[in-house]
Amino acid sequence: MQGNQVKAIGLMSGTSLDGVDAAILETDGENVRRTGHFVTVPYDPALRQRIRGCFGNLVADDAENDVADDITDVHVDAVNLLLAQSGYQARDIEVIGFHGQTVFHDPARQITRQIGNPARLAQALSVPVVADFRLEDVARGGEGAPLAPVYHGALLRGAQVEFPVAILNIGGVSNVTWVGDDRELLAFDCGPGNARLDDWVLRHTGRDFDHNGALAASGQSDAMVEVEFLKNPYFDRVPPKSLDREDMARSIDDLIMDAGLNVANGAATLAGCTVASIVAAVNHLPIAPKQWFVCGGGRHNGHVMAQLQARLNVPVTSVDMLSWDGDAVEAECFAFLAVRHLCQLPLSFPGTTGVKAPCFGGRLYHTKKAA
Ligand SMILES: Nc1ncnc2c1ncn2[C@@H]1O[C@H](COP(=O)(O)OP(=O)(O)OP(=O)(O)O)[C@@H](O)[C@H]1O
Ligand SMILES: CC(=O)N[C@H]1[C@@H]2OC[C@@H](O2)[C@@H](O)[C@@H]1O[C@H](C)C(=O)O
Repeated sequence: MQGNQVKAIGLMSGTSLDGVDAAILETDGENVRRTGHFVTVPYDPALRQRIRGCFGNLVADDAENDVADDITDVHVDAVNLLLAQSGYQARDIEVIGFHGQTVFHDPARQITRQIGNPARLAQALSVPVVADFRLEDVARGGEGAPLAPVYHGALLRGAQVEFPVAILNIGGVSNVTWVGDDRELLAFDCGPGNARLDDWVLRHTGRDFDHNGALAASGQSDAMVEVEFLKNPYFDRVPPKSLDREDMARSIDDLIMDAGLNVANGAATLAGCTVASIVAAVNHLPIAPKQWFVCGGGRHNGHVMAQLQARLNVPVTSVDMLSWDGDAVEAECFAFLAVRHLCQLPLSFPGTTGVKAPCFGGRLYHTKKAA
């Protein structure tokens, strides 16, 4: 099917646990045409809590299998909503890329776990599903993440930007794709994104996140905590490198607790740590980017965006300035990767995950034909 543009659906449920993003993309695995069709279906708080209960699981148990089925059903709802809104039928869709919910990620032990039930999804929607995107890369010694860089590279083809450029995703974790003059890719997770701030805000205010960064903006970041935070050896590690959502959680919580910060100053400090880890990422880039474009829900945090602009000293804007939809990039990415799987094109590269050679990935789940 190489060379043929097909319609594919991508499904992403990221580390922030906000819910399921679904997007339709037209692609031949190299070139992309965004359709603009995108929906989000939030997880209900009870399911979110049950997913948290699976964090750190090395093997599935009955409780996790139930969670995996329930997660899958939210994905089915997301696809049905997307189809209804777009006017497309399931038969118009060549393939669905299903990321699943990461519950554990430790590439050093060659383990990465995304839970969900791809066979159930394929069956419910009568569309073939590609899943298990990270397993092959990790099995071959790669980081298994980030996988978005090849999609960022495809989106940048023809874009009016100055190279080198950085595409920054801020979700629960933050990750950067650096694209050089010659379109060389270097990518890695910068550090914790908004997950720590989200957890703080939930614990202290009952809200899911710091809307527009208003709470953080009302406080003062504790400079000593930021300095201590940056002593984590992760920041000196040469990329490619990746993180689990819960990496650094305990050490950051301890730093905040020891500093005795109130709610606003704690939020400001956690936002400050997110920004500091992104600024520290520049030390690992071959040449400082001339521009940063930000995607992911974190770009809606005006406080974080303003701090980034102030500290990076080059233009920092939302990817929406490029006419991309910053909320849809990750979901679109998994549509793109599913089609690349069908086209037998690699998903990850030495510069993006540290894998030794360009690596194929994903596994195809067919729909079972009725007898
Ligand atoms: N209006 C807003 N104001 C401030 N922050 C926001 C806003 N909307 C979303 N966010 C932040 O964006 C986060 C979700 O972003 P996103 O959906 O891109 O993350 P994710 O895909 O779940 O995570 P990851 O990219 O790590 O897999 C929320 O947890 C919140 O911190
Ligand atoms: C193991 C895992 O799920 N990693 C996610 C997470 O969320 C952001 C960052 O950490 C990134 O490395 C990755 O997701 C995106 C979609 C990626 O692979 O590019």
